Amino acid sequence: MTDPVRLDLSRRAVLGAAGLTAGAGALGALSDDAAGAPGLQGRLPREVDVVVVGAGISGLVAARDVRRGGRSVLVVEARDRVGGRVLNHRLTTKGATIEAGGAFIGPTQGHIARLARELDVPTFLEHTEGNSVYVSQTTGRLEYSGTVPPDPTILPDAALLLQQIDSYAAEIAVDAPWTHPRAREWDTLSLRDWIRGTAVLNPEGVANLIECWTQPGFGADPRELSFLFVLWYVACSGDERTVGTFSRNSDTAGGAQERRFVGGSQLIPLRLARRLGDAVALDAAVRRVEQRDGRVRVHTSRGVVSARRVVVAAPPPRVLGIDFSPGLPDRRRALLRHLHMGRLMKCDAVYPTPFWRADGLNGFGLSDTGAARAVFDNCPRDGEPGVLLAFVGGDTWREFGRLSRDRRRRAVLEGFAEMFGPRALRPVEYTEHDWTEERWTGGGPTAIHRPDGSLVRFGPAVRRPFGRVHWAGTETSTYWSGYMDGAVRAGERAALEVLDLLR
Ligand SMILES: Cc1cc2nc3c(=O)[nH]c(=O)nc-3n(C[C@H](O)[C@H](O)[C@H](O)COP(=O)(O)OP(=O)(O)OC[C@H]3O[C@@H](n4cnc5c(N)ncnc54)[C@H](O)[C@@H]3O)c2cc1C
Ligand SMILES: [Mg+2]
Repeated sequence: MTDPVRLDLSRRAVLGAAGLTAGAGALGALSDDAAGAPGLQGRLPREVDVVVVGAGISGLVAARDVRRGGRSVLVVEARDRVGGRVLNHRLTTKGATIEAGGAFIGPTQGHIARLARELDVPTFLEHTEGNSVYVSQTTGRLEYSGTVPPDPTILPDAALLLQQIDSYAAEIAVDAPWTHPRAREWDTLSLRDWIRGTAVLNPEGVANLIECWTQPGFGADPRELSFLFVLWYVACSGDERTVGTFSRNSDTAGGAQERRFVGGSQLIPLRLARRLGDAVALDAAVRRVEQRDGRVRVHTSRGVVSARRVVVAAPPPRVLGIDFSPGLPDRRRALLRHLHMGRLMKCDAVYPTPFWRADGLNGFGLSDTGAARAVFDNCPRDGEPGVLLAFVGGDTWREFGRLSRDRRRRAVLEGFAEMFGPRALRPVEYTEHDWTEERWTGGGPTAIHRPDGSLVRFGPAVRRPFGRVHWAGTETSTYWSGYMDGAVRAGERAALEVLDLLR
C-alpha cells in the first residue's frame, strides 16, 4: 500500500494538473470529503486579527470560534492537508475508510461529540459482543469479559493498582496537578517504579499488563512515564461533573474507545476546513513569529501575515522548530523541551469478513509479548470488510517499528493468529502508519512527561500566553488531554482568550 499521505498528494497533484483545484467549487463538485478543500490559493492576506498555527482539530476549532466572534482569522498549516494527528485511510477492499490516527470517542467527550453532530458526522458503537482474548506466557490463551483478564497471577495486583490509581487521580486538580501535596515525589517516580513498589504478588506481570494500556494510550512504556503525569491523565478523562478513572480511559464499553465515526474521524477537520474556506492556507509552515510594535508577524513558507493575536496549535515539541523573536520565556522553552511525543504506529489487517465475530469473539485482544500487544476490532460500521488493528507503541514500537515492513507485517499477523486463529495469517490487505515518521507530528498519540520532575517545574506555564501568542492543542486541555476531545476544548478556550483581548 502507498503511504496515505502520498496518496492524497498525488490526488491533489492530478487534480491540479487538470486545472481543477482553482476553487473549492471545482474540487467539491468532483469528489467527496476525502480529497479535502484546497483552502486559500495564491497570496496570503497581509493582515488579519488572528493567525492560528496548525490545522489540526484544535487549530480549526479555534479559528471557527474566532470567526464566530466577528474577527478575521487565517489558519496556516505546514502540511498539504488538514487534520494533523487525525487522518482517514481509504482501503482498497470495498473502498472502506479506516483511521490511521485518532479514531475513538467515548462518554464525557462532549465537546468532540457536539462538534461531530454539528458537522453531521454520526458515530457507531465499537463491536463489543462476545469475548476478549488474552495471550500470556503464564496462562496461554484465555477468553474473558470485562476490563482485566482473569490471569490469577496478575488479577489481584491489577485490581489493587487500578483502584489505587483511581483514588489518587480523584485527588488531582486537572488544571494544576503540580499542587498535589505529593506532586514532587510522584513527578520523579516512574509508573513502573510505582508499580514495583506497590504490587504485592507479581509486579513484573502486572507491569507487563499495564504496558498494554500505556503503549497505545501514550506511545510509551511505564518506565518512561511520570506517575504524576499518569494520574493527571486519568483525572482528565472525565468532565466537569464526572471524575476520570482508569476504565473510563481504557474501555471499549463505557470508556474512551466506545465509538468511532461513520466515514472516519478526519471528516471532522475536513468539514471544518471546508467551512473556513479561504481562511485556511495549506503548505504554509510557520518558521518565525515576531512580536513588535503591538503586532505579531508570522513568517510562513508562503509569506508573512501580520496579526493582533496568534494561537499556536502545533504539537509541543514542534513549536521548538519555530524561531520566536523575542525568544520564548525560559519556562515555556523548558516545558517544550521536556514534552516528548510518544512512539506509536497503527497496523491494520483486512479480511473479507470479521471471522472472529462468528467465533464469539469481539476482536479485542491483549498479549504480553510480540508485535500485537493491544488489538481492536476496527471494522467499519456495517462490519465489512473485517479489520483487525494493532497499536504498536513504546518498547513494542522500538522492537518492531524498526523492522522491515514485511517482517513487521508477519509479526503482527502472527499476533492476530494467536488470538483469533490461523485465518488471521491471510489478510486480503495490510496497511500501517508510523507517526514517528511524520515530520509535522513527530509521534503520538500525545506528548508525555517523563519522570524527571518537569510537570511540576514547568507545567504551570502550559496555558500561559507569551505576549500576543496563545497556546492551544490537545496537550493544553484540562479534560481529555491527549484526545480529540481535548483538542476541541483547547481550541475553544484559546479562541475565548483572544476574543476577550480583542474586544
Ligand atoms: C495513532 C494515533 C491514535 C490516536 N487515537 C486516538 C483516539 O482513538 N481517540 C482520540 O480522541 N485521540 C486519539 N489520538 C490523539 C488525537 O489524534 C490527538 O489528540 C488530536 O488529533 C490532536 O489534535 P491537535 O489539533 O491538538 O494537534 P494535531 O492534530 O497534531 O495538529 C497540529 C497541526 O499543526 C501543524 N503544524 C506543526 N508544526 C507546524 C508549523 N511550524 N507551522 C504550521 N503548522 C504546523 C501540523 O501539521 C498539524 O496539522 C490518536 C493519535 C494517534 C497519532
Ligand atoms: Mg516489556
